[in-house]
Amino acid sequence: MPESEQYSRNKLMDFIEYRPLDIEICDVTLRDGEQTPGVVFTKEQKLAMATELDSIGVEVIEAGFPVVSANEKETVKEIANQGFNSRICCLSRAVKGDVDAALECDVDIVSIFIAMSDMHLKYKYHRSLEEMLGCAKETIEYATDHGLKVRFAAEDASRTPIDRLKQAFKEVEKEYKVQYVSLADTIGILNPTTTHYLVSEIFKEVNTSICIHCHDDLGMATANTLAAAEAGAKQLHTTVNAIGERAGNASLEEVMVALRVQYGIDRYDTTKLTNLSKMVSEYSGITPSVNKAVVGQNAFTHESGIHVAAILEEPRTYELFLPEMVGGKRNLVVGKHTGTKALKGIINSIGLCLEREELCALIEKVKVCTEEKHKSISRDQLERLITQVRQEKETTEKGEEKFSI
Ligand SMILES: CC(=O)SCCNC(=O)CCNC(=O)[C@H](O)C(C)(C)COP(=O)(O)OP(=O)(O)OC[C@H]1O[C@@H](n2cnc3c(N)ncnc32)[C@H](O)[C@@H]1OP(=O)(O)O
Ligand SMILES: O=C(O)CCC(=O)C(=O)O
Repeated sequence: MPESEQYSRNKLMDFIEYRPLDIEICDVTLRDGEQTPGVVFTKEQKLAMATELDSIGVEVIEAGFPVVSANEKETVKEIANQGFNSRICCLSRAVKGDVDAALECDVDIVSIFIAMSDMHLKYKYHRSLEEMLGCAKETIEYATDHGLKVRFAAEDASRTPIDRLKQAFKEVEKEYKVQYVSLADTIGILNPTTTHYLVSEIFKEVNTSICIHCHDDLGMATANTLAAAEAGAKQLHTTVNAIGERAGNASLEEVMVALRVQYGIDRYDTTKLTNLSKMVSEYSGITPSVNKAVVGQNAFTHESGIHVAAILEEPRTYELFLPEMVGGKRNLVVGKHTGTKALKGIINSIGLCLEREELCALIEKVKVCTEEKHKSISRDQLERLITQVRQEKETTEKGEEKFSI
């Protein structure tokens, strides 16, 4: 099937003014994703996930925070030495020891972060803005002098005065060669409008590529990430299954599919997303909710009669994109909301055929059964109900014959 027929393009985008997207993805599953309480990935698991991310075409993989442990450092180093097309990045505080750990790992990029919000300066660092910015500059200089590419990340940027961010970014880009400046919505306070405003303001004054790192505390991380891209952000941070601190991060699968459907960016191999999601569920012990976009169990599951009847003719009537596009599978369920056309289609698909009258009797039974049991019907139950309908039909027919003799 031609690629353009795998999804419905959002044609309303043609009426919207936005900056043409010039983006790359930095997936942070191995770092922020692992900060999900209770999650610990093994080296082998991180290598397997990085291999998948690389094969999907993710441009940057944030492999970890080397100073966290000896094993973490070893893992980041091993990932950095795999020869992936993806560039490998790691996290570092504004502390020389953290940069030394990054240097030992052979990463391409080190992300040096400080928070500059009053909240973090007062309660976390107990230090002034000048002191923290001084530490950041010293650390950036140390990293660049040692040949590392640098991302200067503003943690809690969404609660930092914009003028303070502009000033800090401008000073840093004037004094050192940094590859990126990063805006983190650390506590997930932004919405798409304010994200767009924040990124646009920084974009106007700063020449360095901008990264956006969104958290999902208000369920807006994906939307905010896309709003940032429309405002000029280059690097979009994501995690698989949206795992990460608290409510998690912007979801890789949502951002990637939205990039295709809304903006026509189709260079990523989205067919691997479902497998990657399963891998991350297994390794993290966290299964996405059934109604999670793209990879949830219900993302391509349909029960309602009107929907299924149309889907049997053309799936795009009720699917924004086909399951094949993300390596998923369609699932048609028989339940309380099933209609005759749907039931006939489902029964035919399992190689059975019922007459109209039998179908009507079956649908009655399906409705009674699902309302009694408060759940849909399994394949075995359906076959049992079909047998019952047939037996009842035979009995009636025999009765009618007797009566007529
Ligand atoms: C928004 C984010 O996601 S930030 C990343 C969060 N990730 C993690 O915390 C990873 C797991 N953390 C750890 O394993 C540990 O906390 C470590 C190894 C990083 C540090 O451990 P410790 O040395 O025991 O320090 P501890 O965690 O108690 O405190 C953090 C210290 O780092 C300092 N710090 C925090 N962020 C920064 C920063 N960006 N730049 C410089 N110093 C920082 C704090 O002020 C504090 O300093 P203090 O000890 O002088 O008070
Ligand atoms: O901006 C970044 O690159 C990282 C910061 C981060 O993880 C956060 O603030 O949540």
